Amino acid sequence: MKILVVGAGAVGGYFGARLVQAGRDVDFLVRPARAELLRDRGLVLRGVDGGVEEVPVSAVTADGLGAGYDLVVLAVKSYGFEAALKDVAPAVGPDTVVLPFLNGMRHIDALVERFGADRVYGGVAMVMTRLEADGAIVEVGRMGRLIYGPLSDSPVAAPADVHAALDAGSYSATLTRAPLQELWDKWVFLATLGACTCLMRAPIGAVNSAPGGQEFTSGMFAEAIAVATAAGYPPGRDARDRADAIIADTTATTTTSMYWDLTQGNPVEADQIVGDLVARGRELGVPTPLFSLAYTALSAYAAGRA
Ligand SMILES: NC(=O)C1=CN([C@@H]2O[C@H](COP(=O)(O)OP(=O)(O)OC[C@H]3O[C@@H](n4cnc5c(N)ncnc54)[C@H](OP(=O)(O)O)[C@@H]3O)[C@@H](O)[C@H]2O)C=CC1
Ligand SMILES: CC(C)(CO)C(=O)C(=O)O
Repeated sequence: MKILVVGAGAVGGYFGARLVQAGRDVDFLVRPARAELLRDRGLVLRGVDGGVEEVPVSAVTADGLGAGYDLVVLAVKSYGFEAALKDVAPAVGPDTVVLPFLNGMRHIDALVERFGADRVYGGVAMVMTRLEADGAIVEVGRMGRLIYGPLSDSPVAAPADVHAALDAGSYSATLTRAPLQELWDKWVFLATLGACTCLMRAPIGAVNSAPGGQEFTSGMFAEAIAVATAAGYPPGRDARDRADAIIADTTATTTTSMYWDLTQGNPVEADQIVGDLVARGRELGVPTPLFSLAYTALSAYAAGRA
């Protein structure tokens, strides 16, 4: 399978490099500044144990992008999604699978509308990586997992073939029949963790050990779970156990990519990760006062940087 990874950042760069190392045929669609860095040094990965890897990669920019890809992996931030969709258009043929790894859900509707459900897979990435100012991708915690599956019963490419391409051996790769449930489970988890840590400006263990902290985290999970349930995707036992474990943890230094962006002064994915949950709650008649507060805070931050 010929693979195009769109965005060589924390997620696309990390998993894309692993695919290259496993011998897959991978190009990266990047913007000019990133292309120059990649041509100079390749993808630079700094591991959680301090080890550095330089992985030579093939980088293309939008003006030189052609057809012929079997699988397009989207790994851009939500605020870059619309532009990336335009840039990637020449690479998506009638039999090309489009697999996004963005957090949240809104991009799924946009992809189905643009390409039709048969070409779209749902994808969840679990990884703790950050794109640093020097272009290196730094692993800040051990967690490498991809979960993906077709959205329709008649996908343009056999799930087994997509799985064979993505199962690079160096991270956990799971083919699922229920990608939308996986996306909702991840959203409940990530939106809660992201909103709690961003609003409180602290890792989740510090939030939970502050006065009223566990009640706050628990209240946020309850809101997210209520929205997911009303939307028809109630979290299963594993997802609920994971939520309970997070609420109980008073020592974890875990944060999220949104917290990283906030504390670095970068744009944040507030609309996609938090605002969309509030909007869906409103449509479904589920009150989300804590998420609404977080959304106001994150929107004020975004307005302050504009
Ligand atoms: N980081 C993490 O730990 C995790 C993140 N996620 C989710 O994955 C998604 C991607 O996040 P992440 O990898 O962290 O983001 P990053 O900002 O690290 O990387 C995104 C990359 O996309 C590139 N990009 C944006 N637009 C285009 C375009 N039109 N063409 C080519 N490249 C483009 C950016 O390029 P440039 O360098 O030129 O700006 C950047 O390098 C988000 O939705 C995030 O929530 C999911 C799981 C974990
Ligand atoms: C779940 C987590 C924290 C790592 O995959 C994440 O998705 C993020 O930081 O955006």
